[in-house]
Amino acid sequence: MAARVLGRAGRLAAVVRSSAVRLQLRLHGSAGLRFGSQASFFPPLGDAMLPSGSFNNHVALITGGGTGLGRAMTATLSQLGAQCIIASRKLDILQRTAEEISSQTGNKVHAVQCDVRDPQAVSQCVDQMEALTGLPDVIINNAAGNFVCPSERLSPNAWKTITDIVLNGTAFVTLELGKRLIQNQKGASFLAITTIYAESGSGFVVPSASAKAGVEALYKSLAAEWGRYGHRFNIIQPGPIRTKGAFSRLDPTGAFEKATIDRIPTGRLGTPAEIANLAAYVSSNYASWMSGAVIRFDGGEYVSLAGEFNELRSVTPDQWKILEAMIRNTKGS
Ligand SMILES: CCCCC/C=C\C=C\C(=O)SCCNC(=O)CCNC(=O)[C@H](O)C(C)(C)COP(=O)(O)OP(=O)(O)OC[C@H]1O[C@@H](n2cnc3c(N)ncnc32)[C@H](O)[C@@H]1OP(=O)(O)O
Ligand SMILES: NC(=O)C1=CN([C@@H]2O[C@H](COP(=O)(O)OP(=O)(O)OC[C@H]3O[C@@H](n4cnc5c(N)ncnc54)[C@H](OP(=O)(O)O)[C@@H]3O)[C@@H](O)[C@H]2O)C=CC1
Repeated sequence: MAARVLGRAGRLAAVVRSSAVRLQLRLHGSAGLRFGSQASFFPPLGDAMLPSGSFNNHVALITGGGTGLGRAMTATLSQLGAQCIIASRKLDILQRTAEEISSQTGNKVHAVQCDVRDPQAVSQCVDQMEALTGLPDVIINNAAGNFVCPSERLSPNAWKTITDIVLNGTAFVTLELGKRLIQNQKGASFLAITTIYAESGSGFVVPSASAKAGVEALYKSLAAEWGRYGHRFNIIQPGPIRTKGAFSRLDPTGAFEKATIDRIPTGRLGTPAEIANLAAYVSSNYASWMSGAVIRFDGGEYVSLAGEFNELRSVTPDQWKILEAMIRNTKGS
């Protein structure tokens, strides 16, 4: 009897061992995780989410509003009634975007040239803005610079260029407007667009990660300090959303995009319209109790990257039977 049981256990152990080897080969040999078609569960909606007129009589400044996500946020705010000012270095692009959005929404979008790295240029931009629209109700710090690069290849000027745009630029815009708003006793919503790796850090984009982390500290600190002046400060951390500006500098070959989609639990990239809806909500009076918030908006990518055992998603039900038998077999050991 005992011999029969031992014999069966031995055969089971052998099966388990050989299957485990096959499983290990599959796990380590697999080129990447496959999520199948779950993206169909999570269709992106493109329409503006808030009621029309939500931003009537509101003025919004969007840095980097001529392209990519900034452009999408401008389009949504404008559609919802805001008078927008978009500011960045390339006036021709700003003007084209401003004309296109204004003609679609019927609400004026103003284009103002400004290099956010230069505090004097920022001050002049705010002068121009005051003359055009008055001080803003909504400020979205969206302008950024970035590229992938091994840190040992970064020159001091490369480091300075990225951190100047992202951290100093956000600080210059925020402090210049904050001071003037305080002087005029006018409340406002400030929103900073950072990224999921502001929290985790990331190799190969170290100046961006460091500067975005600084922006988050800046916004959380001011949320605590300037509530008394009627100012809210919030942060959105987007995951990957295809824009020419980001993908040309971070995924020049296109290889990263496929691997990224494979590891996003919702099975797809985000869309500019989706983040524009979130930014509009956070900047609106519907979110007037929201301050100091850090909102991760990434289809689940951050937690997918973080969890020690998440790779077990690729284990099949048959393989689970074997694994479970192996684990149960340890009873009493
Ligand atoms: C696919 C994954 C998606 C996930 C995305 C997650 C996060 C995304 C975060 C983002 O921020 S995306 C936004 C990206 N958009 C932009 O970067 C738009 C604006 N960018 C630019 O204008 C330029 O790319 C730049 C370089 C940031 C600024 O331009 P400019 O002021 O004209 O600088 P220079 O060309 O003079 O360069 C300054 C300095 O930097 C060195 N450098 C430039 N490119 C590289 C590179 N690829 N590798 C290494 N070093 C570089 C350059 O040589 C200069 O240094 P020197 O020492 O030579 O003077
Ligand atoms: N797309 C994505 O997957 C993700 C994007 N993000 C963040 O979203 C935001 C928008 O990025 P995205 O739309 O993808 O990329 P874009 O490159 O399209 O946007 C960056 C904008 O910043 C402006 N800008 C750059 N340097 C300066 C400067 N010195 N002064 C003023 N404006 C400047 C650019 O305009 P100009 O060249 O005219 O100056 C451009 O409009 C950024 O903060 C980025 O970090 C975060 C995570 C993911």
